Amino acid sequence: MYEKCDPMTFYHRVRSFLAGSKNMAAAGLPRGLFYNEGDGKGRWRQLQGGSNGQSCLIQLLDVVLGIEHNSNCVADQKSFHHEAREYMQGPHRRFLSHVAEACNIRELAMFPEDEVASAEHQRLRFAYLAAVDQLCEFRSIHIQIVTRYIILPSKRKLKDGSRRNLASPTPFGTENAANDTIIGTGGTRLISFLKETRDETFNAKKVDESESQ
Ligand code: HEM
Repeated sequence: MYEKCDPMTFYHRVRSFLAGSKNMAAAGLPRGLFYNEGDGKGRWRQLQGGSNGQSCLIQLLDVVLGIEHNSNCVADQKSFHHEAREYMQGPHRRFLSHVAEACNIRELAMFPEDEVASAEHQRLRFAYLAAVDQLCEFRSIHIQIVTRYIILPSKRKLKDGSRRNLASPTPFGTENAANDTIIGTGGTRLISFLKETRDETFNAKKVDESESQ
């Protein structure tokens, strides 16, 4: 990634092709895009842009490990991860629902039936915690990539003095905005969303009282 993909090239030349129409008021699309069906009929739609969050593979890891994600950009909207499933192929989406019903590794690993866990159970828990740690680590590295490929280039000018394209993540005229107002192509407040997603991953390692009863 770092060797072959220059952040300024990614940000200014590649990223605009990933832009969506959801939560894109800052880019001049307060209602999203109008899909014209002819004779003045049609409807406004707000759709996520491209994101690897729409990959069934990463969501599968969350589902298998019993990690729940509820974070999103706007209150009362579906969580990003649940909405992202609507952008997957039907069989992939159905596979995730099926695995969620069939598999409960977290419960098995974190809630021993006996007070004293067997050596076998301790090994299972250890392996489970290590897997969750790896997913946290993946998400921390991803935040570093996003900082390098979006946050930093969004603050630097091109040689012609411009800084904007359709996928520019801050409102026009506010290029120096705080990082937590920057919007991703998937429509999230990207840094706070990604940190929350990492925290939700970490939380799978904790058992609160309501769960242990
Ligand atoms: C230049 C490289 C990348 C950039 C700039 C980037 C940027 C982003 C952003 C901004 C989001 C938040 C959603 C939104 O768009 O609003 C996101 C989500 C996500 N990205 Fe990336 N990403 C990159 C590479 C990758 C790679 C290589 C992977 C996987 C191998 C990945 C996996 C994910 C996942 C799984 C999510 C959903 C949040 C989560 O579940 O942690 N991304 N990405």
